[in-house]
Amino acid sequence: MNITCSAPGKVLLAGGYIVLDPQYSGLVVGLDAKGYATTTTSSSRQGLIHVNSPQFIDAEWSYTVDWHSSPIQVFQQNDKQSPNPFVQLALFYVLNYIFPSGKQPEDWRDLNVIIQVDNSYYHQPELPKDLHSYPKFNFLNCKLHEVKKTGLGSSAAMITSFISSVFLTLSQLTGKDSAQPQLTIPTKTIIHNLSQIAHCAAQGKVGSGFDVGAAVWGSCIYRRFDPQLIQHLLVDPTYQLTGEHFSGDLRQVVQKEWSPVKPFTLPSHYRLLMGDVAGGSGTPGMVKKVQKWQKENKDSEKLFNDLYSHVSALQHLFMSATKSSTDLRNHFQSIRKILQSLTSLANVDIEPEAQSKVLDKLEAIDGVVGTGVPGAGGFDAQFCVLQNDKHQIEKVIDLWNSCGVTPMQVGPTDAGLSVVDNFL
Ligand SMILES: Nc1ncnc2c1ncn2[C@@H]1O[C@H](COP(=O)(O)OP(=O)(O)O)[C@@H](O)[C@H]1O
Ligand SMILES: C[C@@](O)(CCOP(=O)(O)OP(=O)(O)O)CC(=O)O
Repeated sequence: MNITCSAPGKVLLAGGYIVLDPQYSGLVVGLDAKGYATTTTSSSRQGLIHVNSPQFIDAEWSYTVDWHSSPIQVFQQNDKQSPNPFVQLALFYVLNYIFPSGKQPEDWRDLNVIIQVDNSYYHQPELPKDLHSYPKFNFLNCKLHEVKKTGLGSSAAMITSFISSVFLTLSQLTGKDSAQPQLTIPTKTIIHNLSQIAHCAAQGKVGSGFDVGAAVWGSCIYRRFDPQLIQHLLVDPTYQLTGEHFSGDLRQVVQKEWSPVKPFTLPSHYRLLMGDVAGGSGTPGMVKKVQKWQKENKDSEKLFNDLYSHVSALQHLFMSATKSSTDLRNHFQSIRKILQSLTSLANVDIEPEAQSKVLDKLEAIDGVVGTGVPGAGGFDAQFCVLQNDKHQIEKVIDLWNSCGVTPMQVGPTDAGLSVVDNFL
């Protein structure tokens, strides 16, 4: 038996920083660059799980499950292999959720999981002369920590598709789900919640979680869940946790609906283009500086409320039947202005001048309704929303090419987490 699940990448078009506060929401677009995980059961029953990410050198991890401890622990077998806390914690949470009794079930089978992600997540090496295109999952000829990312949310897409394919496989193995594997809304909610907890524990921080939100629900209006909900469940990646009540507590929290998202669709007469700036930015450092400024400055509340008034107006306009491009343009421009002020007030490069110069030129192109630096901003990327018109799209691409911004091969998707049939 094998089950493959896929999860999309993300871009936070509007709502960076404010989305960390559950009183505000952000406009998140799911991207068709996906992470895939395929779980296969083997005939052995030793409590072993082998995980492999074949696009990288030395990216194989073997784990043993210790059924005797409470909660169940997952140990990496080979100390020489560098740990992958994201994978190890994903296994820890999903096993403790599915097997609260902590006993190796009768019908247990050892698992093999293969992780693969679409090429747009990483800067690709130059195409060899004898090839016209990259293989679907290009081998990157480097170690995982050496790869240059494009900022589409690889860890969230990876952890969500991984948890989903292991979850569905174990549910079938143990007879909890005997039919074809299906991602119903309640199942997706459980997988979403497990993925948020595992992702936060692995990152060692609680971000807004919009990337995991997009990985499960696709494009959406995202509101952060109450971080207090999961605080007691976050465990140290290397030590994990002991405590007899852990699995019960985990199940209780994971089965709740935390903060429902609203589905979002980019209307088909608009097109979203993404440009890669290849500079790189450190989101956690930028968030810390903005939060410090926020705490020290009373005016910050007004700025955040102002920002949200435009973010929420955009959300409503996109979803209303009578959207006007002029109104959309005005709100996108106001968001840029506010982020430019935040850049200088908090002294954080959210919309750096070099980015502003290109964005101003983009805005001057006919048919462009909105531009900006997505998410935390900085030097990672640019987005451009415009009328879905071939000539206008060409103008944007030409401008980016002339400014050293690489147009990315990604587009929006409403579909979130999915089971992929006939993948292998
Ligand atoms: N393709 C992958 N295969 C296996 N593990 C991965 C993969 N992508 C991400 N990870 C795990 O997630 C961690 C963080 O990934 P990274 O791409 O840096 O995160 P982010 O999406 O937050 O930028 C990696 O160090 C690794 O442990
Ligand atoms: C600042 C933020 O609101 C948005 C950051 O968005 P990015 O898309 O920049 O995120 P990374 O992929 O982690 O770099 C922080 C958050 O919401 O967690």
